Amino acid sequence: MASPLVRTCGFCVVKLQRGGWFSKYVLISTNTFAFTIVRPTTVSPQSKPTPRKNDPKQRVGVVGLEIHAQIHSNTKLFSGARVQFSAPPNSLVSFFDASLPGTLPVINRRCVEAAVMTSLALNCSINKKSLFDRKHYFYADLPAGYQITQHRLPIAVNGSLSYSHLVGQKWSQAVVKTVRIKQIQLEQDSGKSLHDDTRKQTLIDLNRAGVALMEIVMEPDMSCGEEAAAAVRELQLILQALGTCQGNMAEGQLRVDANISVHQPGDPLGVRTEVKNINSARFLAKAIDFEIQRQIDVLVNGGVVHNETRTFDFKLGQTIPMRDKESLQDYRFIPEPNLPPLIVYDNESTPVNADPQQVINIDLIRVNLPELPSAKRTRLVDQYGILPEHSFVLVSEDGLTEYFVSVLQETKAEPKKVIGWVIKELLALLKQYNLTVSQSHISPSSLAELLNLLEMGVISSSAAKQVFLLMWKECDKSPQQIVKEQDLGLVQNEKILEEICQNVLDGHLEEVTAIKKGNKRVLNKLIGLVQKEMKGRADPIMVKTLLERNIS
Ligand SMILES: Nc1ncnc2c1ncn2[C@@H]1O[C@H](COP(=O)(O)OP(=O)(O)OP(=O)(O)O)[C@@H](O)[C@H]1O
Ligand SMILES: [Mg+2]
Ligand SMILES: [Mg+2]
Repeated sequence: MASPLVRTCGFCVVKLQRGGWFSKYVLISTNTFAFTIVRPTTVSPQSKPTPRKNDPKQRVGVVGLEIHAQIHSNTKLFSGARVQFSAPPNSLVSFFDASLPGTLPVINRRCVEAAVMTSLALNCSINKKSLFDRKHYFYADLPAGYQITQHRLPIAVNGSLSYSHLVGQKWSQAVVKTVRIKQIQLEQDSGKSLHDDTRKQTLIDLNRAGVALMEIVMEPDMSCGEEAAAAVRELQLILQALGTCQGNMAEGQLRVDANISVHQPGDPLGVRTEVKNINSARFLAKAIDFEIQRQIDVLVNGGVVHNETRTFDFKLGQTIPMRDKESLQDYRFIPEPNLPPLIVYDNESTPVNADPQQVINIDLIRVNLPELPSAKRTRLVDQYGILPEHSFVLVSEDGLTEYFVSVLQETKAEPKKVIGWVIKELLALLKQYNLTVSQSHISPSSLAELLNLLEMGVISSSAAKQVFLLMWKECDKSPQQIVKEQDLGLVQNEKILEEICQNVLDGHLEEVTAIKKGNKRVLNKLIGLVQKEMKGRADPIMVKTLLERNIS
């Protein structure tokens, strides 16, 4: 629905209650598409002092993540308004999203299914009965003054997420770690505040208000930025495989709040700070590592860590204080009176005459879960004999596994050879031109055809690389056509090759002596020189035989 509501919903001046929970913003006026707000500064309350520890070297970081994943759905959680990124401001706002009196929430079945599916993929127990609560904030981008969330009884609890974490540079040093998931709750997203610092105004866009979120709350099981980034990347792949969230962090579909503290192992956990709304895995790792070090430095210098909300300034590479953290009771949680308990069923509990369109069956969702990234990697390694690290690359790039399998179906080349071409040659070009797999200039069939020419000995491997680059540039030409036009076919003419080999040997007497003394590796250099002369087209086996024969 277009924005007439926003135009007519005339918020009036709200009186300040000093020191109360309403004192964050003062609403002073509205205009057609935007509410104008002045932001008073707030004063941080002091947290309890943290006891000073003697040995700073022993302090370690503790990290717990809260992840907000936007559910991939056509419409919002409780209204029929459409969900679309970067639509004109306030063009996707229903009466309910603007919180007009008399409007009521109606839960979106697709969003509940997505939450159940995600919870099952993350090994959670599903609560067959869950509840909705109002969590009160006073922010301009939350017109109702509260968010509908699941505070008392969330839809799922007690799950886990396993991810691989590289300890050193090598894949052989990768370790599998598991982080516990405390709960998953369904909740509404807020609108967006757009700050105009020159005019000291904040403009409000309610398109995002009411979009469905899954808040995935992890236990504080991680200890550094790289671990947290690896866990988020794995979660992103799981959500994308399920189709429950598109997981584009840059577009805010996956937003991470990092809770960070430091302590000495064995001691109780330290006071946490919360770095809000980080929208890239790289910045998440940087923000966490910065914050751990900052807290250690504070404690070493005799200071105290305050329980505060911070933000990551990626330009400075630092976390900076944002606003003080409200304590739990300040949210004034109350049960949402306009929504009944959310009930989901399993095979046993589904009522006999229930209309399948009216009930959500957990068991049915479980049997239809797609293959998850970890299972896919194991299958790729087992089925095609590729290296585990290659399976990670295949699964991490959207559509790359399917591309690889399509090439295999049309070529005689071994999977181990094909994977090299897909990962080294194709992926390098995709990255260079900033393209996705589906935008590749070379189709799986064309690559298969090229690899068949290589297998049949029609071209050498270095000529194949030249053909590959030409295929990328001239997408309409087949590999065979390019080989013919550019005369890149394998040269096996003994007379021509013999002459070039002899010229190379005559010009490299030192190398010849070294080979005669037993240094066989120098032969590769001479083979390379012949190939250079031949533009990579010479039959490598013939070149090797001819060089060896002429040396001895
Ligand atoms: N001492 C600690 N150090 C690091 N992380 C912690 C610590 N204690 C709790 N956490 C993490 O903080 C997060 C708390 O999230 P939770 O949603 O329960 O509450 P909240 O942050 O108070 O509320 P909100 O949803 O409003 O942000 C969890 O991810 C948990 O793992
Ligand atoms: Mg939370
Ligand atoms: Mg939090």
